[in-house]
Amino acid sequence: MCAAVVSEDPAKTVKNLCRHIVQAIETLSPNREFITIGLSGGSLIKQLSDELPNHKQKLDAHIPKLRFLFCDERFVPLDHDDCTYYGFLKNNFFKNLNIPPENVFPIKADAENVGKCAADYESKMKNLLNSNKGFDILLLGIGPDGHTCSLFPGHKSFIDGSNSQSLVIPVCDSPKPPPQRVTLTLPYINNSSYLFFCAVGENKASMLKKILEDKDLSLPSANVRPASGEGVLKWFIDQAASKDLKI
Ligand SMILES: O=C1O[C@H](COP(=O)(O)O)[C@@H](O)[C@H](O)[C@H]1O
Repeated sequence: MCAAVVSEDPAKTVKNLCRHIVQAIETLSPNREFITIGLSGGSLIKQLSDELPNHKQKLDAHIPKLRFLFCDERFVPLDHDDCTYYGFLKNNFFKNLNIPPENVFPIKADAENVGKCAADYESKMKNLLNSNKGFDILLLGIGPDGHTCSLFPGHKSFIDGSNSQSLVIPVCDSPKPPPQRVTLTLPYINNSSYLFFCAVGENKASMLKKILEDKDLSLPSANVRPASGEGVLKWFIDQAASKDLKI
């Protein structure tokens, strides 16, 4: 049995994901000065930007506590379409939710090189978190090859990064363009409290079978699981993406 919430279509899947995000925030909020949320790139951010503002009424009271960080970013000029933060989130997601800019911590790809960019982001995270503790809520996607964040199957970022003490590492030769990226490492991802994956569409179906049923550990996304017994891992998928599963 996999911990998957299957919804009829992509819109209902993202609605369910957003309900769980709000519930997690409501659970954490009473005892927290702030709540950290890690955002992925790719299709998930567009889906979240469309749906999360519909939950604003419940979210509004908690907005001042939310701190948004990033799971990965492409090392491209800030005005490039591939740049997750400046390309889309800044003018859509954060604007629609009225998130104060000082509560958003983008990976700024304006350092002299990708290694420096990763090191700068790690120190920014450590300053904010005051520890190596993972994020409270991590919102993850998967690629059709089973990658998550910028951790790719068989790639150095995944293999070396899995034994790394670093929280953030550079990727210099990503198999998916653009080649230079910055990503959280797998051990750091697994230190998070709520790990929510979202995957919709038939092109993710065979990969979901490999991850959730075959437990194919050559796939980075199949290695994501909370290190702490209290952590939560949930998959939000639609019927098309679940078509090869036995559930
Ligand atoms: O390149 C990336 O791809 C994955 C998956 O994106 P999708 O568009 O296939 O949903 C994403 O989770 C990751 O953050 C991003 O850098």
